[in-house]
Amino acid sequence: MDRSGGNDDVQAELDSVETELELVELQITELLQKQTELTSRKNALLQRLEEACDTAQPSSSSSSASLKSSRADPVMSKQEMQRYDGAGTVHMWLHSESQSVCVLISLISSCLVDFSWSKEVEQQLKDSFHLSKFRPLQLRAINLSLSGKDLFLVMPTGRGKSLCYQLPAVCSKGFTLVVTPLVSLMEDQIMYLKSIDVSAVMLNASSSKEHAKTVMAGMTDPKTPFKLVYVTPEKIAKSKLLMSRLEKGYNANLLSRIAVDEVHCCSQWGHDFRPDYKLLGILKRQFPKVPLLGLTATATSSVLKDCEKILCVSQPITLTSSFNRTNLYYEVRIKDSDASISDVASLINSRYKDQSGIVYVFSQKDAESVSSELQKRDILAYPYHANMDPDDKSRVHRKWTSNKIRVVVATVAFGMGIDKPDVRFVIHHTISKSIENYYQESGRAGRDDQPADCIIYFGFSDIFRISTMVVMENVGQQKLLQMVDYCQNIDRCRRSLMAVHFDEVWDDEGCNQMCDTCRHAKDYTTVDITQHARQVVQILELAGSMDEKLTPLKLVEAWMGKGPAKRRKMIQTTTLSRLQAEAVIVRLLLQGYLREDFSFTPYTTYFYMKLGRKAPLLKSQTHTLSMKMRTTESGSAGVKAAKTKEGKRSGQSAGDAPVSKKMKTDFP
Ligand SMILES: Nc1ncnc2c1ncn2[C@@H]1O[C@H](COP(=O)(O)OP(=O)(O)OP(=O)(O)O)[C@@H](O)[C@H]1O
Repeated sequence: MDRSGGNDDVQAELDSVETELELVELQITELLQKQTELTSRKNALLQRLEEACDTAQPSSSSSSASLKSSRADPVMSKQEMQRYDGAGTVHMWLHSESQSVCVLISLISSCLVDFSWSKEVEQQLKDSFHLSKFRPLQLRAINLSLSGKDLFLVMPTGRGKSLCYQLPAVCSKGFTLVVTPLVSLMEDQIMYLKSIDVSAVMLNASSSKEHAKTVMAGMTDPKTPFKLVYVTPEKIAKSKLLMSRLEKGYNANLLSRIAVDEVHCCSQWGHDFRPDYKLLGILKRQFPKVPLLGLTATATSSVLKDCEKILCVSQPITLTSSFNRTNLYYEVRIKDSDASISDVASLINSRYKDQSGIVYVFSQKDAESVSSELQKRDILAYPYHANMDPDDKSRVHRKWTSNKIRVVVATVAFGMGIDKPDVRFVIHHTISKSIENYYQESGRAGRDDQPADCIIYFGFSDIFRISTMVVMENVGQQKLLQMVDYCQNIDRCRRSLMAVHFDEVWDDEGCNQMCDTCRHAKDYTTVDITQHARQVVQILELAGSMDEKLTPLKLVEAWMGKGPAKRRKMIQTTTLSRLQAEAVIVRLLLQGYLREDFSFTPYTTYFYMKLGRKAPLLKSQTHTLSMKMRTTESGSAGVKAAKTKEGKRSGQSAGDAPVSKKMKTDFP
């Protein structure tokens, strides 16, 4: 008997069984993923039903459609919470609703509490802040904070978070300590408070000794000469003198409140982690009786949980208003590196003629080159990035604020604290590195509640430029791929993709056709890309067998029939256009059929494409893969280059040139 031949057969069968088992395991993983998605959708729908039942009953909470609280509060029931909407809510209703709701209002007012401070709060709102009414959630947050509760407030950019600690500060004895990440933010706030006669001071690394001494003395003065003290987290971490003064102020009952602005900076899982924020737990440990208010525009529930631990607050109340800014129109355009500048320029010169806006770019070099390209096309555009002289930066900011400059071409250095109301467009020349970043940057548009556009140019090669930059960051890749998914996904409303990201229960109707996917739903068709995917996998398998690594650019080119003739003979080239081929590759990357592989040299980081863990699934003849694509004018399926009247494309891609480590990007 030929034993070795028999063993070979057994080995071959074992290999085949193992391959099949691997496929089954992958299918199980896919099904489990699907189960998780469906369960979360089911929970969202159940919550909507519950909310619908709640609103069918008399309720004292604000009826604003944009106000949703998706996080269950661990310590307070809904009814209890509504007590904090206070007298101001009734005031608001009386203004906005007709007489016919009077009966409802009297029902509501019976369960509202008039707090001992309510009159003063109303008075100060008008007299000091010159505002006529509260925006959604503001009064609730103010009442909760004045009741001594610890609070996290998640509210979209520009909706008025600052008032939620500034007004309580004015209505309380002593002073409020405000921790802010940037000196420029402090300066803006202090300038504003000065203009309305609210006394506020700041302490940071560049404060003079004299000034610091006066501020610290004021902290223990029973007549407290200021209502707000702004400090950087570094100051808390490094100045023992400050801590000792705060302690004295605390013992004299003068430290009335602690506000931590941009609270997401505490968490490494947030999009803007700052190491000094990690040390802020000392505040609650040393001053446990002082209510803390953490404010942010962008934090997922897991980031907030992390912040809770870092800041040593136990079970804070979380108030979340909807992330949804109804006046913003979201659009994604496919970027063609050659045509994109012309496209942006014609947009600004036509749709946004004489209007104010921001163009966000990837690097300092891009800020210079894009602004000079726009200037060549008669647009008053100036660059702004971290490497500029501080005086130049504030000149650009000032001129833009007073409409002497129409467009700022900026890196992310132009972000926090930008509070120009009439920004009509925020164009991203390059995608952001995460959805949180994008939300925050695009949120600079339309702060006056008037319509504004947020347009992002999505380029294949940009993915890999950013990828090599965030490779060192915790979850950097994961966040970038979520951003890429936001750009490529035309299955779902752009707002719903953001909502999922921010753990919000979302109803697609809420978009009101204010995104390109909802507006152009009929222009998309679902395409089977299984065969295309198999061709890509075949190319990578072949490259692997030849010990060759393929960058995304090389992969696209090989698939399109470029490269060595020998390889061309061994693979199936594609009939897809370049943009279609790129779209398929991005899809395969997002879905795990492909994965990224990095290689470091002293000067550059290279990004290569490898087979992902799902690639073996394509061996099965029953496995299929599809994606939604825009239909071309001819009606055939494909990615219609997001060509607009404003620009034409050449079908070229910038490729995946490695990113030099010296590239200055201003990414935090
Ligand atoms: N109740 C209100 N009525 C009208 N305007 C308001 C009200 N509350 C705040 N504002 C205005 O809204 C603008 C934005 O407020 P603020 O700077 O507090 O926003 P924010 O939520 O902190 O935004 P960001 O996250 O960008 O810092 C300010 O000009 C402020 O005066």
